[in-house]
Amino acid sequence: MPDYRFETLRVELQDYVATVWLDHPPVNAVNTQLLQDLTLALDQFGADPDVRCVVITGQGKVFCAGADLKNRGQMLDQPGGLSQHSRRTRELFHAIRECPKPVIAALNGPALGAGLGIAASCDILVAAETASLALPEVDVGLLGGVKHAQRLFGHSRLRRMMLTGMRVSGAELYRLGVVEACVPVERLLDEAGTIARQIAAKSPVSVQLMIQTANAIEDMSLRDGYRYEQDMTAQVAKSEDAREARQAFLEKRPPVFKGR
Ligand SMILES: C/C=C/C(=O)SCCNC(=O)CCNC(=O)[C@H](O)C(C)(C)COP(=O)(O)OP(=O)(O)OC[C@H]1O[C@@H](n2cnc3c(N)ncnc32)[C@H](O)[C@@H]1OP(=O)(O)O
Repeated sequence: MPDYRFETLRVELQDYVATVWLDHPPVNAVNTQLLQDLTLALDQFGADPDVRCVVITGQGKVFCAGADLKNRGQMLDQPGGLSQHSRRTRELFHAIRECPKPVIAALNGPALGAGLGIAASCDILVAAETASLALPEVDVGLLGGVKHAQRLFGHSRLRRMMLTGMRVSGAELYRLGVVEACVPVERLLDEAGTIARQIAAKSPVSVQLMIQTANAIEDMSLRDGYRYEQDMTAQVAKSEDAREARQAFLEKRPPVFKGR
């Protein structure tokens, strides 16, 4: 099992749930190290049978302040610096989305710009009352986060956020259906942990193929989507977990899933 030690993250693993704190003080801004650490952590969680669900949250009062504005000049001065940084950012978003274990964003505070990108790449979002989402790129002469935000917001709200940098509060995110829950900050990890443990108790094979299917069919036609889903149904039906679930049902006992 990997020891999960990172310069910009803290990781705790308990009951098949890996909780990751973005830990880059003071505001968890996204620099190269954080991009590399989080991408590697997700790759490792994906391969670790002791991890069945991942929760990402922020250390301190901010989930993630987005691009590290303090070292941006230095990065832009290096030849190819911006394209390398953009590629690493895409790789991180991809690693979250393609992680075979479901990833829950537990938004403890503002998630801005690239921080919104991290949140929107996750499978499930829960928010503290102190949370907010925004695209402040227009305040700092940048552009980004639009593709991610399209997954969360309707046309007019998104355009307003993009063009004004408007911050959407945790309560409003709940009202809009962007997050699953909005709770006092001290209850945030309990809320996320409850969902994570519910997922961890299910068949890992079924859960993994379920999110793989949901991701794969997102951009497919109805016909291709049904076909893909039915191919996956055939695959999951052959798993040991499916056999165990059938047996447990007949024996009127809870199933013991092995993830095979
Ligand atoms: C392509 C992708 C683009 C993007 O991601 S664009 C998004 C860029 N991000 C931003 O524009 C966010 C700017 N920051 C803020 O709005 C606020 O800050 C926060 C809401 C995150 C936190 O507010 P508060 O709790 O009042 O803290 P504070 O006094 O404003 O900041 C504390 C320290 O954090 C540094 N900091 C804030 N944001 C960033 C950042 N994005 N990159 C690097 N450092 C940042 C500050 O400078 C300061 O530091 P010091 O104590 O040394 O003065």
